[in-house]
Amino acid sequence: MEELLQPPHGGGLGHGPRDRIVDGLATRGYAVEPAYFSPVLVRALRREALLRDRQGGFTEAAIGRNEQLQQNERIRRDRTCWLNGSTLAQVRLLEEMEQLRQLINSRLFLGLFDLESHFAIYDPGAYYRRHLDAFRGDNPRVVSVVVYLNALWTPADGGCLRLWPQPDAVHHDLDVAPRAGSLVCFLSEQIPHEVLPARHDRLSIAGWFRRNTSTGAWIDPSR
Ligand SMILES: O=C(O)CCC(=O)C(=O)O
Ligand SMILES: [Fe+2]
Repeated sequence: MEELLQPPHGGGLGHGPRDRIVDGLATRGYAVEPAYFSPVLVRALRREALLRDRQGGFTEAAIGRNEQLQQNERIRRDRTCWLNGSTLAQVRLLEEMEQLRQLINSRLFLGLFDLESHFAIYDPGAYYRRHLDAFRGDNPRVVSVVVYLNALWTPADGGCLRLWPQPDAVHHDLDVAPRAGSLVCFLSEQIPHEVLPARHDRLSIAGWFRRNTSTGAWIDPSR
């Protein structure tokens, strides 16, 4: 439990994992950091996701917001459960994300305001077809983040996140294995991506740093 409380990258002076994430976002639009989160934290988050699933806390994922909300098996087949900051492991994860948010804002001026995030479980065979997390103007999501919770993942297990940094490229550019502790960040409006079918349960936390779209009269809900 003690390790959960230790900041993974405290005191970095410009060359640590957090800085590499910011540099990647600035230069390529995405960044991948293996082993960003400690095995202890990842195990705690994984246990929590599995417990919540047993308690029926996950629902079929939906596409779109508000009136456009729809469930579409042809596009995605994962199950999700929103983080609510109620456990030490979540608090620890969200604290790190907050550090990252502040660094991104101070270096890239993206005006990131908050984070919404959910656990996701892809059952064997589940996938998420190529998509963008936000379209210009219609969605406050600016930077997407994904944390993987799968120990002992091998190439034969499938389930890679496929990024398309050049959206028009015919051949894919980059596959990321969903290995425990890895963190992936990318610009939500710019990087198409997909989740390839996995052969085992694939656990992750997907989140989005959002700009503030609230006005005095309208409070933007965080999902
Ligand atoms: O789990 C992943 O690797 C990515 C998930 C994703 O693209 C999404 O939830 O929008
Ligand atoms: Fe996505």
